[in-house]
Amino acid sequence: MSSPSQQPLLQVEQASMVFGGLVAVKDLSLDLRAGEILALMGPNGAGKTTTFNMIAGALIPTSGRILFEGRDITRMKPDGRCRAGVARTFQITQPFHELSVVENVMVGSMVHHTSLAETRKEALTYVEMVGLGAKAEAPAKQLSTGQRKRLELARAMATRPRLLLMDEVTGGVDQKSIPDLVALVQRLHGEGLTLIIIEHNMRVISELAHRAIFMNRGEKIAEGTPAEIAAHPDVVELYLGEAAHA
Ligand SMILES: Nc1ncnc2c1ncn2[C@@H]1O[C@H](COP(=O)(O)OP(=O)(O)OP(=O)(O)O)[C@@H](O)[C@H]1O
Repeated sequence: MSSPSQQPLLQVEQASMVFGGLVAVKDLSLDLRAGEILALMGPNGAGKTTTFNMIAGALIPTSGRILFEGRDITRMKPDGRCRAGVARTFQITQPFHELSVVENVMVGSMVHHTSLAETRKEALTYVEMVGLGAKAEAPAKQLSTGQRKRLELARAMATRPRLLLMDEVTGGVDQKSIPDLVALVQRLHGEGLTLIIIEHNMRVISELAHRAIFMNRGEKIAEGTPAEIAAHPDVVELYLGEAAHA
């Protein structure tokens, strides 16, 4: 795992998101340094996806600020954030089923090209990067869950992000495919990517993340190394205990 720099890439300052009477995220602050991998953890409804939505621009926080490379992006639209270098993947993958794998990735690389041939050429490099080269011309609907997660990563990478928000890349994937996905994320990180991952698998978190934040009911209740988080009494009570009893 390469070391992160001290330079903050992302700063979330006292961000809150209120839906009607429900406080989904409350006064959340976090700093992310360039080169870091941060894990966001917490039980269902903790506010993890809402946090991603605020960072990626799908939601504008009710209060608080979001800075990317020191620039206030709190109210910037998702496409502006994408061009600025923020990309995301979704827990439930959403490919265009009838389009081929490479065509799906072209949707991402189009941001950077006017020529279709160039768009396709660059898209193919990301298809290869995620190990789907042999499936490049296959319709996305033919892919397995693990392959769809790879396609999702290729689509996001094609926008050339500096920050990738990755929602449960190992979720729903069979156990034996997880190590290869972890290795892929490590490779992308090795190429200079900064990541926030929503992840439940403690082993994956330990292998990937420099740091973890644990949320519950919209609030950050613990922050530290994966080992510190795994040993935190509130976390054990709320989460690991729950998983152990599942
Ligand atoms: N658009 C919305 N409108 C109303 N309530 C919402 C909306 N989005 C999320 N919520 C609520 O906000 C709270 C936090 O949800 P969020 O999806 O961020 O949690 P999460 O930690 O990602 O959970 P999960 O692990 O189940 O995905 C939940 O109570 C959820 O029902």
